[in-house]
Amino acid sequence: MAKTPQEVLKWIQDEKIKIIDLKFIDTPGIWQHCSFYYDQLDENSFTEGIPFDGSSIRGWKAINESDMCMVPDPNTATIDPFCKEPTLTMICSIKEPRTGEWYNRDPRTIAAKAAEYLRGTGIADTVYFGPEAEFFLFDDIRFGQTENSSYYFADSVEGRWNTGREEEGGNLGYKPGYKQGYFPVAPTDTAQDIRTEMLLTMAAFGVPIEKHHHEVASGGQNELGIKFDKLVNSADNLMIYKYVIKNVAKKYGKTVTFMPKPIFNDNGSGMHVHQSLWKDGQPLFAGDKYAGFSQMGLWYIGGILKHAPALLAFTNPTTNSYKRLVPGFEAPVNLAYSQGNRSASVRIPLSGGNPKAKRLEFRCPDATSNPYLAFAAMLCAGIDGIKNQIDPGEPLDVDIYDLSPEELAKIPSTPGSLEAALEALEKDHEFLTGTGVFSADFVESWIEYKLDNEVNPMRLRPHPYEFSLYYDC
Ligand SMILES: Nc1ncnc2c1ncn2[C@@H]1O[C@H](COP(=O)(O)OP(=O)(O)OP(=O)(O)O)[C@@H](O)[C@H]1O
Ligand SMILES: N[C@@H](CCC(=O)O)C(=O)O
Ligand SMILES: [Mg+2]
Ligand SMILES: [Mg+2]
Repeated sequence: MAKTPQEVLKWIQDEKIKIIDLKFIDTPGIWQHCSFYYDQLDENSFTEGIPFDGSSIRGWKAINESDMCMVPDPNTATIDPFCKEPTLTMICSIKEPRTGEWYNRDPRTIAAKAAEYLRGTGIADTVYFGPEAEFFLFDDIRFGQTENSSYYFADSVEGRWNTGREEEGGNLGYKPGYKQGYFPVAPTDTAQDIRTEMLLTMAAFGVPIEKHHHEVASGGQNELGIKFDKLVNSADNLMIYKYVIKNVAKKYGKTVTFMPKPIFNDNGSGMHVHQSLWKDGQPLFAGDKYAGFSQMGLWYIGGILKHAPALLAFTNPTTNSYKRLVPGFEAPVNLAYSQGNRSASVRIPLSGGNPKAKRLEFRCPDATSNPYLAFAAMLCAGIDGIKNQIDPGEPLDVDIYDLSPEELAKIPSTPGSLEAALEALEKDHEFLTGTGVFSADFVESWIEYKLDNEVNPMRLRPHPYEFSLYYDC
């Protein structure tokens, strides 16, 4: 609900709230926070912000120019349910104190600029995003580094069958079998109460909720459904989603991961993103073309597919992301679109004849992405498609298993690694930087950060599987 700074300050006074927790997102996508005694916040805080040291935030400033200001968004004010002492929390964007400008590497600022850019084009005034982030709920996770190797074990709440780890005490046998069902009822589903608590906590946090269910993987994979929202709001909601899920799980003695492929040979976790454009309250993607889509909607898809290899550097930004994007696990590998084919990276879901539900679903993204950057980048790609009338080609409505190798080879694939996606971004970023939404400095710093901190360190480390392959060679 929209709130003014005065309303928030009155709320703090009326409820005698002593602690204000301000949260903001770093470049890779983790919420950072700082708590203030209530008298540190006044009306100025909502315009000028509160100073902090930006040099320790990943991907931001050098030590010699470290001062930044966090500016709370009063519309996000709510009570943090995970604090013992009643604590009012708000989500912040970041300003440069010297110039008073919004910081060009702040992901929430980039997201706001993308929504503004859309309005400026005159194409539409609103974009809606509906992300579906899947996750694994484990009893236990152990990872670490020995002298010669790195290792991990993950145990699901549903038992240990899929991890191969011997456990004392056996099990009761209620476990979803491998590829044998999606959401069986309890006692096979053991996470009903946890998911319900997660969903209701999210609602109390102000996130519009829809549903929760078990997901396809046999090892404790789950999904909660939140309702679509405007660009920045939807990214805020997604951050609350992850915060609530992790903290409720911890309360139950469980642990959660959003990494896209924690378990070899089972379904990974995606974050499909549903999206639609609107103008003057009217949906712009409903029409009389393929699957009841409009020409504008098809061009938007054309933009997403054309820029997908580069786009994935933001929507699938980790080395683990590319272990999910392989055939056989409902994750997309084909850069194509379709009404029903889940191996296509863009799906047009059935909307029951309701034009307001007409949307596309981009199935590539995963929840290791920074949602502000991922949504902004997808919107820029879609707008580029509309502006340049990019034809998405023919839909992929055939079963790909019926295609000959020659036919299959004609369908472009998702990049095979983070390195390949970053290389694509290096070559194809005009659709981002040409809009003024992403600065060239930011795109460059993103590529450098990902190579230096993720791609190269991964390449240098011996992988556990190499021991099984090569130890006794
Ligand atoms: N017009 C719209 N624009 C954008 N998002 C929308 C629109 N209408 C519905 N949505 C959102 O789309 C998402 C649909 O999620 P849902 O889980 O039903 O999708 P699904 O792809 O069928 O599921 P799954 O991939 O798990 O099979 C929700 O977040 C919903 O609010
Ligand atoms: N888990 C699948 C998606 C399953 C589904 O369609 O819900 C993925 O990696 O995208
Ligand atoms: Mg799903
Ligand atoms: Mg989906």
